[in-house]
Amino acid sequence: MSALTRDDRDLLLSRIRDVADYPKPGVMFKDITPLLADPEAFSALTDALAALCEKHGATKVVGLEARGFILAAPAAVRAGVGFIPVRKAGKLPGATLGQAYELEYGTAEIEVHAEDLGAGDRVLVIDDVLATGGTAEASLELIRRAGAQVAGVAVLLELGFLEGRSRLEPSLDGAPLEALVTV
Ligand SMILES: O=P(O)(O)OC[C@H]1O[C@H](OP(=O)(O)OP(=O)(O)O)[C@H](O)[C@@H]1O
Ligand SMILES: Nc1ncnc2[nH]cnc12
Repeated sequence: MSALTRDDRDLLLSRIRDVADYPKPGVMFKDITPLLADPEAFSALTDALAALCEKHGATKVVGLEARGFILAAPAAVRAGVGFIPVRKAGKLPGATLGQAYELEYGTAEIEVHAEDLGAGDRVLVIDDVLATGGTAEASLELIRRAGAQVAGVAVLLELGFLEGRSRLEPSLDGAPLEALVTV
């Protein structure tokens, strides 16, 4: 497991495709499917995320549905820690904690199984994109309400112009926000 080299970062960036006006006019959608289809890039990404788990002493990884699952699950396995899914409302069968939030292009609600997180857990949240920061902010609220500690947030791509970092700052409460690539 290792951090990203400059070449790795360039590789990741080159595998993220811009799709204009999706899912609505004015949005530049960042499509990670070309990256997922490239085993070299996906492996470098998984290594880098697993290294962040170790760096920040995470004992669990939370992945945010749906694209966050794809990145978080292999990183958790590689780091040797548990993977906890935070799902869109109505998908988890057990007793849940829920949190509503706003997206760049709509509103949503996420949930986690209450029994999956608790005191003693140190949680790294992993997602593909940080846009407005609403999803990550809601996930931090859930983690704290479950009684767990936030180790940090790690994203593949930060959309700097949407200023999600400043929105997230108060909820981070000193925990790190790690973006592998920022545009
Ligand atoms: O910083 P924010 O403004 O909250 O936006 C970022 C979130 O938006 C996307 O998820 P989306 O809800 O579109 O779901 P998906 O992963 O299921 O496609 C993305 O995967 C992040 O989770
Ligand atoms: N512009 C964007 N591209 C990809 N995922 C997103 N999630 C929120 N905004 C996004």
